[in-house]
Amino acid sequence: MAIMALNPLARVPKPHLHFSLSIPHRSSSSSSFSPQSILNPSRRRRAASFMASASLYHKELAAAKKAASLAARLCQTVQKAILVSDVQSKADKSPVTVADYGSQAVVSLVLKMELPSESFSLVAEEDSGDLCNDGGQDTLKRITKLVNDTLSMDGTYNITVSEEDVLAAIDSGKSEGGPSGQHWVLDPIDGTKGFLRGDQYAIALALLDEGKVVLGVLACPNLPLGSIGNPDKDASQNQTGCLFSAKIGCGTDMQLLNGSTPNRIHVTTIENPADASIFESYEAAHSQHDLSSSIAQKLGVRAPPVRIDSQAKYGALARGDGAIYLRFPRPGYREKIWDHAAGCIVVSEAGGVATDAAGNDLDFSKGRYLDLDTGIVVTNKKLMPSLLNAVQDALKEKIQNAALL
Ligand SMILES: Nc1ncnc2c1ncn2[C@@H]1O[C@H](COP(=O)(O)O)[C@@H](OP(=O)(O)O)[C@H]1O
Ligand SMILES: [Mg+2]
Ligand SMILES: [Mg+2]
Ligand SMILES: [Mg+2]
Repeated sequence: MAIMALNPLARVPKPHLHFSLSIPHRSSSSSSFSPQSILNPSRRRRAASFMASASLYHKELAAAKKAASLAARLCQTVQKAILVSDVQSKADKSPVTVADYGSQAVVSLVLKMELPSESFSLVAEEDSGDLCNDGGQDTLKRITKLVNDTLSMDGTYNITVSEEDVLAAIDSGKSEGGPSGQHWVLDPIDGTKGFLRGDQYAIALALLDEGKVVLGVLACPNLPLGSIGNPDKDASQNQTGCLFSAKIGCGTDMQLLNGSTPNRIHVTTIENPADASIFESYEAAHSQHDLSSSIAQKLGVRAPPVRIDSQAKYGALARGDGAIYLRFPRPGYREKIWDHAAGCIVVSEAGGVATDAAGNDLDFSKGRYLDLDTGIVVTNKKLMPSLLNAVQDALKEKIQNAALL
C-alpha cells in the first residue's frame, strides 16, 4: 500500500501544545486575574489541567472524526443499494454486511494514515474469517472496491488498496484491549439490524488510554439534526446525519456529518422522572422491554418508550432528546466494549452518567467484554438516584414473579 503517496496536507492538524503556564499581563479591563489568583495553587492547577486536556488527544480526535465520517459515507452508499447477497450471517446468527467490513477497513486504514507515528492497537467487532471461506471472494472484491471508492471520494488519499490490504486492515481489529496503553475501540456499524431496515445505525469509535475512555465519536448517518423526541417544524432541523464527538474534560459537540460548525450539547436538565422519556433498543432480543416498562411505571413516566437502534441513543440522549436510556439484555449475554465506549463518553462529557444496574461505573479496561451487573442505565445526574432505586425494585419484582411461576 503506497502510504508514502499520501498528500501531507491531508494530515490532521498537529496538536497545540500549550502545556506551560505563562503568567498573563494584568490589564485594567481584565478582572479575572488578581495577584492572589495567579499565586493560588489550586487555581493554577485547574488552569493547567484545563489547558492540558484541551490539547491532549487533539490529533487523535481529529483523526477519529475523519475516519468515522468516511466510514459513514461508505455505509450510506451501501444502504442506498443494499443487496440481499451483501448480507451474511455470523456463527451467532447475527447479520454482517459488506458495509460492516468496509467500514472497519476504512477506519483502520484512515487511523493508521493519519497517525503514522503512533503505535496502533484496535479492538473491533468484525474479523475476516468468513471472507476467507469459499464464496467469500466476490464479497471481498466488492468490499475492496467500496473501500477504494470511499478513500478516493475524500480527495486527500492518493492510494489504492488491494484485497490483502483490506483483509489485513479488518484483522488489525483483533486486539484484546486491556488496562494498559492506548487502544482504539470500534463498532464499524452498530445497529446492523437497523441498518438493514433502513433505520438508525452508528459508526462508533473511541480511544482507551490506560483503561479509560478518553475520546469518542459517533457518526449517525440517519439521525435528524432536530430532536427525535419532539420533531421540529423547522425544515433546517430535519436535515439528517449527525457527528457527535467528545474528549475527556472538554465536553461533547455535535455537527452535521456533511460538515457544519460543531455545537456544544448537554443532557436534559429535567429533575422530575414523570417528565422523562425513555430510550431503548428497537430489538426486544437486545433488551427486555417488559423490564423497562416496569421501571417506567415505578418512576411515573408518562411518555411511551422511544425504540431506536444503535448508539444513536447515546447521541440523542447527550443532546437532551430524551432523559433515560435503559438496556437489559437477557441473562447470560456479555456486553462488548465497542457497543458502549464511544456512546458512554459522548453522554458523560455532555453531563450525563452511564452505569450498570447496580450503579457501578462501566469498566472498559477488562478486554473485549464489559463485566457488569445485569444491565446499563444512562441518564442525567439528578435523575440517577431515583432511576437506580426503580431499577432495583423492578429487578427484585421480576425475580419474585419468576419464583412464583
Ligand atoms: N442478545 C443480545 N442482547 C443484547 N445485545 C445484543 C444481543 N445480540 C446482539 N446484541 C448487540 O446489540 C447491538 C445493537 O444494539 P441496539 O439494540 O442498541 O441497536 C448489536 O450491535 P451490532 O449491530 O454492532 O452487532 C449487538 O452487539
Ligand atoms: Mg454485529
Ligand atoms: Mg454493536
Ligand atoms: Mg456492529
